[in-house]
Amino acid sequence: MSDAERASEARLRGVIDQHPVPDPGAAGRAAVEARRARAAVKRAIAAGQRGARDVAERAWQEPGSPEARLRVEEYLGSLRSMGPKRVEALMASLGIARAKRLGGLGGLQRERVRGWLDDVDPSRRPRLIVLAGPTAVGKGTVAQYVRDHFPQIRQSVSATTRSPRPGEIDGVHYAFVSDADFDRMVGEGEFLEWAKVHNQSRYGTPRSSVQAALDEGSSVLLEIDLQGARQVRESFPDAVLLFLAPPSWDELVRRLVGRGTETEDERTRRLETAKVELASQPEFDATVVNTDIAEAAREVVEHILAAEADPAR
Ligand SMILES: Nc1nc2c(ncn2[C@@H]2O[C@H](COP(=O)(O)OP(=O)(O)O)[C@@H](O)[C@H]2O)c(=O)[nH]1
Ligand SMILES: Nc1ncnc2c1ncn2[C@@H]1O[C@H](COP(=O)(O)OP(=O)(O)O)[C@@H](O)[C@H]1O
Repeated sequence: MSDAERASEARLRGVIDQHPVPDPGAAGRAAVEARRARAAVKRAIAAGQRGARDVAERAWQEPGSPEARLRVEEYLGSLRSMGPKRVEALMASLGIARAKRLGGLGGLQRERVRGWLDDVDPSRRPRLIVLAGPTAVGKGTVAQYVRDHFPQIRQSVSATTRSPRPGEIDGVHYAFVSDADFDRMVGEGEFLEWAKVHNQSRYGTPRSSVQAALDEGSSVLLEIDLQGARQVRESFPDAVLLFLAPPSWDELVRRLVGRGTETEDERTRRLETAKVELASQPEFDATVVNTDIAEAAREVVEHILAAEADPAR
């Protein structure tokens, strides 16, 4: 290679280094991933697993989310009974351009969309739902299934004075607080309800986050004990109380033992409470038998949807 050729090659390499070729695969993969996430949102709306209002509010809270990147046209088109003609007419009447994404709507357009949602479905209103039942019947398991598969139904994070179990995260499973903190929260009226459970630790539902979710139009599911359920009935007469029952007493005992989180003494105490709790079933609006987790969760959600659509209760 001559000097001139070497110099030319070095120059060329310099040019290449300054202009690295972008990895077309990475950009393409990200786009495919984003499209998949938007398609999943549309499918969830169409299947009734996510509410129209919840998707819009999420888009406006989280600008980078799949909800925010969803075109308004696609969003409206995934709602039941909204064909392309109706979508086009509605967008024109709301003053929204065809290419707009949900996250890109201005304040006025957001208010118009909210107003339209109120109009099309004025009878559907958010409800407070209580899921109670005896120890180890599977309340936590069913509530977790609902969280994973029906995210439009909110759940509140309770405060408790009990210590975290391995794997439990503060602020996710519970807000773990001291006795003094709990006393202060009770004193300041921060709880919608609270109770001492199994004669041991105190548990309470925070009033403010539940109210905020209801104000945003989402129903809220409370997984609480019988004493809490009774307090909710007193202060929210139109709350819906669901009782989760075991397929049999023997199966309840099996689940409690199988979970393996209690000592023998503690189990005996919980089973005593369980007898009292089982006897309270007639106080509830409906019973869901937890034989199969997914089936029980679906029944819980059906009760919630029916209650949202029933303005008379
Ligand atoms: N009243 C009331 N009970 C609660 C609350 N949070 C949880 N619980 C109940 O407290 C009980 C004990 O819960 P936990 O310590 O998680 O143990 P678990 O029995 O394994 O679910 C369960 O019956 C829950 O339903 C709350 O905010 N208020
Ligand atoms: N439908 C079900 N079939 C079999 N086991 C179940 C079912 N639901 C829950 N369980 C199991 O029963 C135990 C108690 O469930 P958990 O959700 O902790 O009850 P709770 O919150 O009512 O005290 C757990 O080990 C859980 O995995």
